[in-house]
Amino acid sequence: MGLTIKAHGKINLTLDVLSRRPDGYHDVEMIMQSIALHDTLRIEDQEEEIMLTAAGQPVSIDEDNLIIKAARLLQQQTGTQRGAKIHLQKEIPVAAGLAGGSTDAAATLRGLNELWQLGLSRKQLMELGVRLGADVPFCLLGGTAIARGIGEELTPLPAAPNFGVVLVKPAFGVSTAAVYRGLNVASLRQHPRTNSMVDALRFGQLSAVADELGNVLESVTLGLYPELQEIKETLTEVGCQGVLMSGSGPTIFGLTEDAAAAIKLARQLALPNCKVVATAMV
Ligand SMILES: C[C@](O)(CO)[C@H](O)COP(=O)(O)OP(=O)(O)OC[C@H]1O[C@@H](n2ccc(N)nc2=O)[C@H](O)[C@@H]1O
Ligand SMILES: Nc1ncnc2c1ncn2[C@@H]1O[C@H](COP(=O)(O)OP(=O)(O)OP(=O)(O)O)[C@@H](O)[C@H]1O
Repeated sequence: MGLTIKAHGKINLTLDVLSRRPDGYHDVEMIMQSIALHDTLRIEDQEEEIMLTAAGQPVSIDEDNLIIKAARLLQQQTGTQRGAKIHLQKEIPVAAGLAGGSTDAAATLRGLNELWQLGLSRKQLMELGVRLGADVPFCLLGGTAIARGIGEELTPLPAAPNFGVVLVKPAFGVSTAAVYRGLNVASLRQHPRTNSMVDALRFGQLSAVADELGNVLESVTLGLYPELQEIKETLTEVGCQGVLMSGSGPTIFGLTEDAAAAIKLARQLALPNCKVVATAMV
């Protein structure tokens, strides 16, 4: 018996950091948005052992892969004797700010809960998921949502318009931990307006959504990699309406009216050493 599951990536339409917590994590307030770009997991039931293979974008398939960590966590927590053979088709760029690892972890929790007939609720899966990564609970929920706490306190929002999204991922990846470490919360002068973005999404006008985009981690990652500013300018020049870094970066995204416009604009981009993907909000 087996299952095939889509694991969608995300972008952050807003990302605000409120304070540093004693454990080193940060309290955030952000609007998360699923995108059509996804990895695919094929999961087959077997006795005890967890096995992982992968194709597509290169990614480690060792014990540090979040798919294996998620499966082992579920085994430990439920005491099941079941195992799984998992194949990952990796399409989401790695260490990109698109929650690639978190979404694979979320898909593994969902898939194995079903395949092993564990009967855990989504809330229970989210409580386990946050132990694997702050973005995992959102990846279990999907759609559009406000995330608070370290990212695990979620308020779902009405479905947002299916704006097109052009993603530009430079050849390098960034460490999320290093970006948060590089942020001086007290020195932040501007914060994204979460409520205004919620209104803009409800109103559904791209120009209003574009005006409210904001990510306080941009200053850190753009400071480390000034070439990201050039990518932002290029995306604006070809006609993307709103342009922002996703998560801790380095992926820059630009919004368009729809997926067809994103495909058209992506074709015009001549950005050496970058991966360009046209997708959409879902
Ligand atoms: C940047 C975002 O992707 C925006 O959605 C998330 O805030 C990060 O989510 P993530 O990669 O799933 O985060 P984790 O894997 O849990 O954490 C990686 C590292 O980022 C830092 N981190 C993460 C989330 C958070 N609210 N505060 C933090 O300071 C911590 O140093 C942590 O060690
Ligand atoms: N299944 C996986 N897919 C991608 N990366 C994984 C996976 N499992 C573990 N990793 C590791 O996680 C690290 C972060 O990669 P990931 O693609 O999740 O970053 P990200 O998109 O920046 O995440 P986020 O947006 O949640 O901060 C990488 O160093 C990668 O090796």
